[in-house]
Amino acid sequence: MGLVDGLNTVLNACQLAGRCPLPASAVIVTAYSGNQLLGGAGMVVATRIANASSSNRVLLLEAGGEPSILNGIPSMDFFLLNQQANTWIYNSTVQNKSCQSCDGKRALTTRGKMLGGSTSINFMMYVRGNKEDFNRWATDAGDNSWNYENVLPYFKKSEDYNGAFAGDASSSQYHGKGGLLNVATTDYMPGADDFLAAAAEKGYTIGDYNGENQEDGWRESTYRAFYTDTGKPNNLCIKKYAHVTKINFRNVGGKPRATGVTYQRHNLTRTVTARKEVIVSAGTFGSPKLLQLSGVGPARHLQSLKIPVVKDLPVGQNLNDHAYTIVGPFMKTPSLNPNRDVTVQAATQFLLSGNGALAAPAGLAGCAFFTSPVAEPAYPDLQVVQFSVALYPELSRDLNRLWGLRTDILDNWFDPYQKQNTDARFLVLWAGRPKSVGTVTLKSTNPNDNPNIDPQYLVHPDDTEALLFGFKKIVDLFENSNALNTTIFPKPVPGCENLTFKSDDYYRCVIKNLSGSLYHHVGTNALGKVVDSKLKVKGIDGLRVIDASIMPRVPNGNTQAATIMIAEKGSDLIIADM
Ligand SMILES: Cc1cc2nc3c(=O)[nH]c(=O)nc-3n(C[C@H](O)[C@H](O)[C@H](O)COP(=O)(O)OP(=O)(O)OC[C@H]3O[C@@H](n4cnc5c(N)ncnc54)[C@H](O)[C@@H]3O)c2cc1C
Repeated sequence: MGLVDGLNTVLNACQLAGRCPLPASAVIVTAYSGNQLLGGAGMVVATRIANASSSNRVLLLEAGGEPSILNGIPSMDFFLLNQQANTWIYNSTVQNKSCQSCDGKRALTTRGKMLGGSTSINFMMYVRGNKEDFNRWATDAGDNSWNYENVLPYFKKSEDYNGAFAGDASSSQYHGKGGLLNVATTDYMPGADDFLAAAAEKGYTIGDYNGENQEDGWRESTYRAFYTDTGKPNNLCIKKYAHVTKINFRNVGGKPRATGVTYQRHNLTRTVTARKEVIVSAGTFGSPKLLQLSGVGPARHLQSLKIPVVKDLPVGQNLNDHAYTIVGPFMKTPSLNPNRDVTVQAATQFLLSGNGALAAPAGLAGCAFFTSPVAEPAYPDLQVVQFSVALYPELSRDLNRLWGLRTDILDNWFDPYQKQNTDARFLVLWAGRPKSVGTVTLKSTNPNDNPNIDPQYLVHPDDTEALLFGFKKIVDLFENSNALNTTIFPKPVPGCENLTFKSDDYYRCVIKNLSGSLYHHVGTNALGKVVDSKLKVKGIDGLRVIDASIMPRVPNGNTQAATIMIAEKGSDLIIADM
């Protein structure tokens, strides 16, 4: 176990479970009690409802604990993934068209298990998605309140924009000021300048796709932005280490109504009643799993596990995610080498000014969008991020932790450059509007079992073709621009050596081997299919889902901004009903 692993485990073990300031009975007898299963979205909803009126009583139940101080340091994201202490470590089912260089050909699909959910461990990129994504959501929901024009105020509501374009005349049209979430650029983006210069040479437009990267200092998870930094409302009770295992229902006038939940905490099983409604914000895997365990899901699947069916709904279907591939590496300076750049001086700079190498999510430097010929409708369907990370001796191990890529394959591929600490840039390219769709189903009725996650990455052939198009664009950008002027890594990817280097088939082979999850899972309780446009579970009273699982399709952008928007809109819907 490395130093960071060890420290994180100790810090997590040292947390006190904490007592709720309110006895549980107070939660259920007041005018409003929502049982909030909390995460990235849940923290937003809980604090918004609690702050709306002091007579509201909100109980949050979270399976994990609090983020440790290490989670607050942006550059630690790369090293803190997949730790038992505060992550749900999931593996997908075996994939046939992707992930061939992953352990067991399975995609690693980590989620955060702590207050703030995955926003406490993610890479902090703030990218909303294309306006057409939301216009299509409105069609899916059958309700124009979800179109871009109508969701933009909710993006702006939570935002305190201090990004690169804050001085622009049009900034206030698209960005919020004074919201709880600080959105800003970092001063540490190795190689961003020449990446953008090369893009300009090639005639790409350079501008604000909404504002990138967050925070000039510590991580701003939803836990920090909406709760600890803004006063902790005393009508919001948080129970950590509370693993919810079931939503309870009773029949009211022939219709099921959610009455509360059952949860396990410190080996005890407890039930709590919600006077008004139950709000599920357990994320794209946790929410469908809990609904299915409670009898809400595809009837045939539930019956196969002998779970009494409360409501037959396509819960767990429509899993969307961004499948990534790796383009490069291109051996070029500057880049981040943790062995060289994460120093005592860097730590001092971070502590004194909130800047420097520790303030930046590991090596992320520049982001771009492309439209491939298979995009339907024709607007950007590819996103790429420059990941400026050197080939340092432990890189294979760290990429294994990040994506489950096999260390033996990476060691072989990077040899001998990895031993020589060679500066390098990787480009992480993903299918931003994938056509492949997967599922989340129960493995068993045991709430402690992980669900079956089958993302079906790249099963639709257009997804590979879109990635191939982007792959060639990036190689051209690096090889044929004055600003970058660097050829792709000379060694073929192991497993693709028999194909003509840099041919289309060679690139398709790379995509099939070096691919997996970008951790942007959404869609398992889709708007219009499982929840209505007010986020109420169809055919059930007193039950809403408010998290990334309600997105009917993944936007062409990173998903936390859209999740927080959903949480802001969902909070208003609840408050309007109170
Ligand atoms: C490694 C990683 C990197 C990412 N990078 C970015 C990025 O750079 N930019 C970006 O925009 N997005 C990024 N994302 C995605 C983003 O973090 C998610 O879209 C967002 O956090 C989703 O929020 P959520 O509320 O739906 O779920 P989560 O944030 O996953 O929260 C779910 C919460 O529910 C809790 N929970 C689950 N089941 C139960 C249960 N039964 N009982 C009690 N509690 C339960 C979990 O412990 C967790 O706290 C990343 C995600 C990961 C994992």
